[in-house]
Amino acid sequence: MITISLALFTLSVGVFSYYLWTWTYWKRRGISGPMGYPVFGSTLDLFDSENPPPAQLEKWTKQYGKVYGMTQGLSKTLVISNPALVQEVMVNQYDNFYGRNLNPIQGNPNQEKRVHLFAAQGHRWKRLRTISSPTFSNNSLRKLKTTVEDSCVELLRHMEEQTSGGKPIELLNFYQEFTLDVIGRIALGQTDSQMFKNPMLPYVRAVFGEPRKALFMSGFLVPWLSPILRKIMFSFPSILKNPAVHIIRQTAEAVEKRIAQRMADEKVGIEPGEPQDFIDLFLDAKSDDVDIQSNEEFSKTEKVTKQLTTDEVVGQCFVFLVGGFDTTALSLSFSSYLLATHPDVQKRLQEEVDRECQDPEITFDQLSKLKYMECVIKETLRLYPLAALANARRCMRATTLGGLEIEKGVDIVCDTWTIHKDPKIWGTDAEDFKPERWESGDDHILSKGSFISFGIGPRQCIGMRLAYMEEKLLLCHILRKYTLKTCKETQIPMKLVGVRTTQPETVWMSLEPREDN
Ligand code: HEM
Repeated sequence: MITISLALFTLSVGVFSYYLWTWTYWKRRGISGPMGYPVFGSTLDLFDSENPPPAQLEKWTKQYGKVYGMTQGLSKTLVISNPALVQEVMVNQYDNFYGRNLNPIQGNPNQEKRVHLFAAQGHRWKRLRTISSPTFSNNSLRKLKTTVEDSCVELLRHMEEQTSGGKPIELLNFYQEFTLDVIGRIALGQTDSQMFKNPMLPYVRAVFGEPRKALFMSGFLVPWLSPILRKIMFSFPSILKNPAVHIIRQTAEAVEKRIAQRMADEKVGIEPGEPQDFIDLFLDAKSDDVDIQSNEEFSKTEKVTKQLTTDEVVGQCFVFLVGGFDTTALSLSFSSYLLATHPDVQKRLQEEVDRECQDPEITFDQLSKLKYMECVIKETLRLYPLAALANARRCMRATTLGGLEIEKGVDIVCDTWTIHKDPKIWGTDAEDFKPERWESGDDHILSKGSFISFGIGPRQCIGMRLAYMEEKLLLCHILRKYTLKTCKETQIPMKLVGVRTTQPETVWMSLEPREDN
């Protein structure tokens, strides 16, 4: 008995010392930063939806400077807000920082069967990115435009109905209906619009809405428990409720249904037609191309075919659904708020839209003529880089960064908010909404690493051009018909909330029909 007690005591002291050793990691290296609490580090400060984590990082940057360290349980993070270092991590030293700073509860990216593009790393990522890239090419987007525009027209119909008699509407809600409709149709085989009756909506909303603190914190604090918790999550979803599990199941059903349909067609000799959506594109991505890669993570040289497994098809459709839903709806919401509170900008944008898009249907080529619209979207994303936390990497091979030694396993997080409002980069009016600052088309004179709303480097957002297309099309349709006006329900300034992405709590708006159109 005494021996067991002694062993347990020694083990506890050992474990606690290990946590303390990690907690003091940055201090021991002479790098300042928030200490938080022993064992927890700064974890508790970064899971508060009322104080979005990017805002907290920005506050710490003001306190500790442009490079500081923090811990979250057993994870060690360096926070940077110097564009040159961002460029170094995300581009120049990509080979040393090719992984993301995943929470262990998200699974092991080298072992998960359904690993997706956002989580994958090394040659698994390269293969998925190579296969997925054509899906977002100009050619492919040109084909998708008709579906996106159909959802725009459908949304306008709902807007007209629900604003009758001058009633204000909550725009974030409308935009989420829109982006889910688009992504459901282009990624998940949904055949017609499901707007305002889509059963998937509460689940995708919950993926970003609820912080699910305990689950995610456990990943930092007791990472070795994560594989067990994941097993429980997938095998008994009613015990550890995770909306992502429901979405993955629905996605898997859609993919399996399509595979069965295609096999049945093949049996009776029906020739495959044009791909209907991403599921078809991924299933068709069978090619004889074979990549031979060697990677230190996968000790031997491996032969990798370009064909995706069914699980991988499910993983990619899932990530496009989740990645494409929230981000674009938020960006549209922030743009609408800024347009309504800057009537001169809105007027100028309406003039451009009226000039360039006169026919009822807007063509793909017309979209590229909307230069001022592009400035408005970029400027919105500069002030509200809603997916700021995605700008992060994990060090996969020890290296140095700005003279600091970085060990394998250390995470690097960019403080996007500070960079995007740095007067040294943007001038003394950095806090102001001024789309004109993008007009000279000289983004390239900005120092590299200074505008990172979609990230930079090989892992830059793959959906960026789709997001631009969706936003341009929808804003065009709305602004031709309405002028966005604030109303008494509009929160000015917006209250920002959220843990994974940063969102306005509400965006109430009046849609005033345009008399001139
Ligand atoms: C305004 C809209 C969007 C914003 C602001 C945004 C932002 C971002 C950011 C910051 C990253 C990390 C980039 C990096 O690490 O360098 C990212 C990655 C990613 N985004 Fe987006 N995104 C948007 C729309 C979309 C859409 C529409 C999709 C898909 C349909 C999408 C899918 C992805 C994927 C799959 C990745 C991971 C790419 C990789 O690691 O190779 N995003 N996004």
